[in-house]
Amino acid sequence: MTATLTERATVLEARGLTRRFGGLIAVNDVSFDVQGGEIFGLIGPNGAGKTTLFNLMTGLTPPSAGTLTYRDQRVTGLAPHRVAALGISRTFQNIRLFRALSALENVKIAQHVRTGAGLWAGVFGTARAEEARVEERAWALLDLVGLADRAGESAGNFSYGDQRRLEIARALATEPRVLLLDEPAAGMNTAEKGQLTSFIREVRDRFDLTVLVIEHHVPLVMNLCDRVAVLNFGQLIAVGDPADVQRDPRVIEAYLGGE
Ligand SMILES: Nc1ncnc2c1ncn2[C@@H]1O[C@H](COP(=O)(O)OP(=O)(O)OP(=O)(O)O)[C@@H](O)[C@H]1O
Repeated sequence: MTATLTERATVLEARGLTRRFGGLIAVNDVSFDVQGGEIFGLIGPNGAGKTTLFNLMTGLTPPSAGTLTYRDQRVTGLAPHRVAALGISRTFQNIRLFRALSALENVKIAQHVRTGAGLWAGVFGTARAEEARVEERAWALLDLVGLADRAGESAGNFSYGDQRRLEIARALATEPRVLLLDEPAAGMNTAEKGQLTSFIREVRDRFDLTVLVIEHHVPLVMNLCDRVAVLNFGQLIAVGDPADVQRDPRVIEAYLGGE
């Protein structure tokens, strides 16, 4: 992977991304590049601005200043569904599944972002051929995340770990090129965390994705990520190889001083 990384093109370019909430600067002049195929980690103490940065990157929160481009297309300024249609998909720190719907229905609805059939078509069904394709793909995605045998169960009944995996299946249903995972290990037990690294890599390889991941669980970040960026009080204080970043005095200070 590392050998090919240098040959890969930059797919995401963040330039001067800034977001103010009143007097607070949650994200402060953040610039970085992400290469195609990379697994790029985003870490930092609580309140450092990680989720706000993901929100800026996915159209949920407009930036106060700065731009994000994806393969030379401007992302900032687009509504979330337009960002998803460009091929940038995400999961949420606070899981956002349709809890009363089945796992299969959750994945099927998400696919209609991509097919352009709209939410109502997602709920009530579209032309039969398209519906068959959607159904087949939903099953394949549930199989990939290990939930095919529970496809008919309500999402709300699932354990945290299973809900996170279902969220990943749902994000993949939009056929993304870039996947943003907001704390995928949160609420997972030790065994599930152990499997997560190989699972994310498998997903990256199978779908030829670029992956950005916010994660508090440091061993997971260090094992998983090709590069890591560190935010502290909204500012990017380090970007690079996980081992180098972990040794960076500014990073050590941010964690020791912040917690
Ligand atoms: N909508 C909002 N209105 C006002 N302040 C906000 C809003 N969203 C985030 N903030 C503030 O911006 C700062 C960064 O928050 P953010 O959630 O992005 O941090 P984080 O690094 O994701 O934190 P955590 O690791 O705890 O999830 C915090 O001080 C937070 O209170």
